[in-house]
Amino acid sequence: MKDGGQREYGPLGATLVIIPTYNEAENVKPITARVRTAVPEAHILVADDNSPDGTGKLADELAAEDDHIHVLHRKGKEGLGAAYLAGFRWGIENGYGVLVEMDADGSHKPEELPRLLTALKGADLVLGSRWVPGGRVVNWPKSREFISRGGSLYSRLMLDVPIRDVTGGFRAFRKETLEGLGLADVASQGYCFQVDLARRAVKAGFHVVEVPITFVERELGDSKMSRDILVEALWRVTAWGVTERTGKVLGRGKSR
Ligand SMILES: Nc1nc2c(ncn2[C@@H]2O[C@H](COP(=O)(O)OP(=O)(O)O[C@H]3O[C@H](CO)[C@@H](O)[C@H](O)[C@@H]3O)[C@@H](O)[C@H]2O)c(=O)[nH]1
Repeated sequence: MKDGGQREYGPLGATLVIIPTYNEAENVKPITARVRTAVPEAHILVADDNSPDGTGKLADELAAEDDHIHVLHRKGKEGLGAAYLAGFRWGIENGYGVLVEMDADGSHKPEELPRLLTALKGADLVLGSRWVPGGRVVNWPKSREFISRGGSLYSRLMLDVPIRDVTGGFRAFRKETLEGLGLADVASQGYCFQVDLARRAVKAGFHVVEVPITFVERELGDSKMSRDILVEALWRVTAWGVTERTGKVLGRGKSR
């Protein structure tokens, strides 16, 4: 749908909640259990990058006991973006109509999933948002809040996307929306993958809705945020902005 929400939306198809994991052994069981309780009809795909801590094996054990849980084993750590792209492909090939992005560490509350899915009945893409009225973060260090708010603001200004939380990773897509984003072209690997998909959705004219969420800092395991992820985000967002303004492609087309 590309007319700002003026048309009737088709019914939502079956839901797949994609959870990318890298070293989330302490989190994979509780998060899948919470998703199963919050949205019992949904299926879950754990997209694991061969985590050294055995997350993939634990996910296999959960899948063996529950036919709503699936595991995609990937050969090694290739970043959040690559894991989601593989998860989307798997979901679309297996007939799901709604594809959800969600972190493994409890930062995104599965109990808020029904609100995202309800909003998707009248939208092409729903973003869980920390930075719209009603949204908030709990226990996040000020430094992370500064980086996240700053990253969203910089992306919004550079790319002219009217989204408050453009880096967030709690999202629900209609299958048709993903199919309209040109995913074969996506090269972003780290968290800027989220910016990339949001800007593509806006540019393609999809109806994007932000729903307030409470983002809770993880209690177990470690964030994978790194200097490389920040540098990639800064570089790509800047390159996309320059391309939009001048038509010039920086870095021999690597910014895409
Ligand atoms: N398969 C796979 N999973 C990964 C990788 N890197 C991170 N993940 C998984 O992706 C999720 C998010 O990673 P975190 O490291 O927990 O992210 P965060 O620091 O809490 O960052 C949050 O804020 C970012 C900035 O707003 C968001 O962009 C991000 O999605 C997330 O919500 C977790 O489930 C983590 O295991 C990877 O290379 N491969």
